Amino acid sequence: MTTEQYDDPVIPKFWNLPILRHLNKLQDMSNSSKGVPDYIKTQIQNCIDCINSREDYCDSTTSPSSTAIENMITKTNQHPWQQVYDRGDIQWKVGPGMLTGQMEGSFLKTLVSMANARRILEIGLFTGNSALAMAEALPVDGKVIALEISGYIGKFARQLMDESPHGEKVDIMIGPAKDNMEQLAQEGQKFDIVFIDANKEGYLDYYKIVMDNDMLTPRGTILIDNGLHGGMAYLSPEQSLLPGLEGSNMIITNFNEYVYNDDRVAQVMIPIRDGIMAIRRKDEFEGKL
Ligand SMILES: C[S@@+](CC[C@H](N)C(=O)[O-])C[C@H]1O[C@@H](n2cnc3c(N)ncnc32)[C@H](O)[C@@H]1O
Repeated sequence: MTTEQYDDPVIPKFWNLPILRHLNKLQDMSNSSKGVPDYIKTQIQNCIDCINSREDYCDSTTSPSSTAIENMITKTNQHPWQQVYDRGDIQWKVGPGMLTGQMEGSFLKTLVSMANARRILEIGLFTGNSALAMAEALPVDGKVIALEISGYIGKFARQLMDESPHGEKVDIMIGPAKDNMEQLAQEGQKFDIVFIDANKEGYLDYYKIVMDNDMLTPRGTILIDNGLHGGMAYLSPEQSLLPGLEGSNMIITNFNEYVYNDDRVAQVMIPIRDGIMAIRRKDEFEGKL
């Protein structure tokens, strides 16, 4: 998503659900049109409530985030990101909407513990929600290497990590992810999980670096965040109703297609939040190893 949206107060909590954007629009239209019967308005509200309640229920039945992650989310929410941008400390607008959140964070944590992962590569740290969630499920000698382009954000995240009991498992590398990944590949580093959650136009490069340099351990998994891209992966710009993203809607669609056609792998799109694609080596997926 473009960065403007993270600060936009009209973006609903579940911005990633296009059906909700359409229903909100329908509600506005019905409220501003003459003669729409109340039972139609009630039914539109029922639809909106059903969607919100489903998401809220999933959150409420998921284990709560740790105190350290709550602290991280609170401090991220309180930080004056607009001022930071206006001062020029960061070159693009960011905001709390970038955080993974409780349900996806818990899902990542579950995958880390299921895989008995020890080494994780995260591409796109922001203030560290997903990095810390995954670190919490690692053994004491486990590591998350987290890549972040912004020195300002990296420093902010480091402070939050240092306040957390599991933060020492997170190493932060500042700079363009591609450069740092190439360095890690040259060093022969391998990872049980690679979580890609940075600039969408970089996804294909990041995926290729991991696959072409054999950076996954045996039974390793690549996880792709925003695999549905707010609906743009499968809708036209007009249908997606996501303001500010016109013209960029094919980025993730093309990426998903590339992975689908890559004979080396098998994958599944999991419709949690904005979609997580889990990619495995095909031999392992089919039980041949
Ligand atoms: C969606 S946020 C990551 C959210 C984080 N994974 C979480 O769950 O809390 C994306 C982050 O990637 C960073 N980023 C964008 N382009 C990058 C690049 N080329 N290299 C490294 N990081 C980049 C942004 O500064 C931003 O902090």
